Amino acid sequence: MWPTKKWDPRGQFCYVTGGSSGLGLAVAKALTNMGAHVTIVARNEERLTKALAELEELRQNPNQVIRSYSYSLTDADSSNAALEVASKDHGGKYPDAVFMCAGAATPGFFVEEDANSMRKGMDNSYWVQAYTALAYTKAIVRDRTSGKLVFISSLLGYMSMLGYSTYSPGKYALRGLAETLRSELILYDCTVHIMFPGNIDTPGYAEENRTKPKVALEVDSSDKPTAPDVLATQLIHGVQRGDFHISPDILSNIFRSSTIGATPHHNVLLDGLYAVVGWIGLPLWRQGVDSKVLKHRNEHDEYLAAKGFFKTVL
Ligand SMILES: NC(=O)C1=CN([C@@H]2O[C@H](COP(=O)(O)OP(=O)(O)OC[C@H]3O[C@@H](n4cnc5c(N)ncnc54)[C@H](OP(=O)(O)O)[C@@H]3O)[C@@H](O)[C@H]2O)C=CC1
Ligand SMILES: CCCCCCCCCCCCCCCC(=O)[C@@H](N)CO
Repeated sequence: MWPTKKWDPRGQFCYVTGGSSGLGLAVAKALTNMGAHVTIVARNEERLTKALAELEELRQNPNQVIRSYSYSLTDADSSNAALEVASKDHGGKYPDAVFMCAGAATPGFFVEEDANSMRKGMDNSYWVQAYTALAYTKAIVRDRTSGKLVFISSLLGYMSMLGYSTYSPGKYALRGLAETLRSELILYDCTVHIMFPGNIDTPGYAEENRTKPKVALEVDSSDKPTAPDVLATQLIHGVQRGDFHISPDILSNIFRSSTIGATPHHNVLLDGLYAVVGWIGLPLWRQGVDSKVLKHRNEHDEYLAAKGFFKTVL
């Protein structure tokens, strides 16, 4: 049941959501380079066409099936339809591995959110991956075939801070789903993996920074964005090693080891060391963040007042 030999993407059918941009595009490129059949799914057709052309340039052999499809993955039926269409290119065979890279963050202050933006936040962080996981798991179990589910959470699925009320909850929820599935899918031949990256230098990151509260930007800046192709390689290596939680850098290792619960360890001794670093370092870091937030109180008060947020006393 457990992979005894390192997983080799060559000739494997890999399905990459969010494959038209950022991390997903980097993952799709790396897999194409390794000789996999790659199907990318996202909404915007123009970006998909451009991405597909980039993948074609990396083609290793004429037999590789490289495709793109435009579907919205925040809808369950549409997530299902995308998977079905992609499988038709492979004679009805479902993907050997599903990399769920689609997602988006729209940071802001909680008091400025509303029911709609809260739901949208959950769509773009949780449902955009959970619907695909559901459709895929049902499909491979029905077919009695094996599979791989790869989720993308975030450092913000291990901890959170000001500005992320519409995003962090969904990234935590992905951890909950992955923890359940790691256990439940032992019933079948499906491995489950989830990565927790920090900032990534992507179009999505540039976009989220436009609405990010200033204090969050300030705190964020201590985590220099990583190039997407570096993370794509780490993600694929993590899957090949059979890691359940894929923690690509020292920060994610610290947070992973400090919140380990019943999650399998990587290296028990090293994880213990990371946990000690977290035990000492994290409270200090948090106090630093809290004092930055506190220093921002007056400016924030003025900001809300200028927006007419406060009740006016007559
Ligand atoms: N960048 C960062 O700092 C970090 C990002 N992450 C996570 O990594 C993942 C990738 O992010 P990143 O590469 O930065 O983002 P980008 O915005 O660069 O790319 C996101 C991709 O997902 C697609 N997508 C978004 N929403 C949907 C949807 N509803 N249906 C179908 N496709 C969708 C986009 O295409 P289209 O819009 O055309 O549909 C695009 O292809 C996300 O899950 C993100 O939360 C985690 C940690 C840090
Ligand atoms: C000893 C311990 C020291 C701890 C230092 C911690 C520094 C953390 C900085 C904040 C990182 C935020 C990453 C957000 C990634 C993400 O998901 C968004 N970009 C949304 O896409």
